[in-house]
Amino acid sequence: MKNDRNSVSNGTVVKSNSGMNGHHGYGHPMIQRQPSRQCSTEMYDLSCKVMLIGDSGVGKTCLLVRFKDGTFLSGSFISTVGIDFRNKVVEVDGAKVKLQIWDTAGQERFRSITRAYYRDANALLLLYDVTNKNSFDNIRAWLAEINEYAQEDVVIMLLGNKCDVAGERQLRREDGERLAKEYGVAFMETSAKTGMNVELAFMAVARDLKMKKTRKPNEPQFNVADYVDQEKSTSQCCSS
Ligand SMILES: Nc1nc2c(ncn2[C@@H]2O[C@H](COP(=O)(O)OP(=O)(O)OP(=O)(O)O)[C@@H](O)[C@H]2O)c(=O)[nH]1
Repeated sequence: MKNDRNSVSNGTVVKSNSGMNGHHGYGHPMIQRQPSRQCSTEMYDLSCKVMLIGDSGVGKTCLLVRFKDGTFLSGSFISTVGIDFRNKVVEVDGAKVKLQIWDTAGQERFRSITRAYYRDANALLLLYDVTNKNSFDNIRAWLAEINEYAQEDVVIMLLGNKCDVAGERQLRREDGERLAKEYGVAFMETSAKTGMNVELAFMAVARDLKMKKTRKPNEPQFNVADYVDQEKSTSQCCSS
């Protein structure tokens, strides 16, 4: 929920606290097999919870809106208050996967609220802003938080957002790649403004979940970092 501006809560425009403290009836949205369940008007086979985290202003809400609605939230920046979510059902190899995407407030004062949600997350998209070195320097602290509060097998993806802003870039793509390699997590640069790699980030998470659920014992494990490396776009927008 954004303070003082139309929020994106669950596809409706709200200005209330409806997104706070899990009052949407999604108490423990762990991975579940849910044949023939319905999400709004869409049926789905699997459900997973994806959290967007990172410093205030890195573009978490914009990334979510880009993925969900295919649009870019421009205009003055107003920080998210607390936590909010939206659902999107995507198809992976014929299976319908419901992504329940939680958009968290990056501001320090909301950390205790967002921390409480880590343990239920199946995937964490950790964002920094390529035009803001401070947001990149704080990634180690975010990873320490993840280590402390999230599930051991949580899928982590590091995203260097705002890669469309060539002139004000403070970080090269290699900086993100190096850090991601150090921590053994998937990495790509994204732009909520142009849509660059946004769909891929969420689809990689959906694929990982689906593979975990359907993998036979003798089949190799799906590696989300390798998958992202093969699939990601490194076109002009994201060159450093
Ligand atoms: N150029 C550019 N601007 C972006 C991009 N993503 C977000 N922005 C801008 O960055 C500002 C912050 O975006 P938000 O999505 O509200 O940031 P947030 O991470 O949700 O911030 P908090 O709610 O405070 O945690 C807004 O002015 C956006 O228009 C992007 O990919 N490119």
